[in-house]
Amino acid sequence: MVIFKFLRSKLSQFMMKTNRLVLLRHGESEFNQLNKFCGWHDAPLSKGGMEDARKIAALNLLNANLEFDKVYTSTLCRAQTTTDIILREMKSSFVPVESHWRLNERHYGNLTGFNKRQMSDQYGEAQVQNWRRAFDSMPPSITPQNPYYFGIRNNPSFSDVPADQFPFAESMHMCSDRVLPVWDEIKKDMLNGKRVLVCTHGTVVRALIKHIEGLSDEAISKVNIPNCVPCVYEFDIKTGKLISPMTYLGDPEYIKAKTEQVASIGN
Ligand SMILES: O=C(O)[C@H](O)COP(=O)(O)O
Repeated sequence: MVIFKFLRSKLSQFMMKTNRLVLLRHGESEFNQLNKFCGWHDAPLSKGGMEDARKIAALNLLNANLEFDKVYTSTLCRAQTTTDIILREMKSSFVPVESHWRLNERHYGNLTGFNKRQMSDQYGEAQVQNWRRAFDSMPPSITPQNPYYFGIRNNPSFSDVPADQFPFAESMHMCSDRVLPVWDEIKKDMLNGKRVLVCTHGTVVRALIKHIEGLSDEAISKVNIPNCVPCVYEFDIKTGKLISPMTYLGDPEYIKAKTEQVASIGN
């Protein structure tokens, strides 16, 4: 079965003129559920997040007849567990998975661990939405007094991060810049005919969308990515150009409701 899938994938790589790329935000994490800023804190998936990885992400990928030759993910467990669940559901656990710290969520600095509603009661909605969505907005840097400071500094999953690049806070701009070297690898694989899934985080998916579509800083501030909804792009293999706009896989009503939930500050 595995050999058959391998040969079929090699044959289709050889014949293909266009290739699709799938971007995905991980399932709901325990911090998403509690409406807390998460960033580089390594929060696991909630029970609902695990279920959504099966019943929303994997199911929609299977219904669209998508298969993968390679998965890129981050070094955070919420993205890695989502990847594992999806590949298992798709009977594709043999697919190679490459994890990279550059695909980690944007570091939310000293907002990490705080409830988004409580922060907006304290600082005002406009400030919190500015921290969340303005391209160059920097949250305050994390300090050792933050309860998550040492857990983040000492997380062995970040051992590949060069000491001088380990962030204390990131704007979306900084996050986008550090994602781009991995985007070059992803794009190369995809234009060589590999069917790639990128299972990562809200800000990283937005950074990739901004880059792929050439969106302005203003336009990307209005883009919100629901958990576990696959975003599909199609590229011309010869020119490397995008040939169709991004499409979401899944029920449009569900996607609309979840997108609005992500955009709002929540309860
Ligand atoms: O790190 C987080 O808190 C979330 O993954 C992204 O949160 P945001 O939608 O507030 O940017």
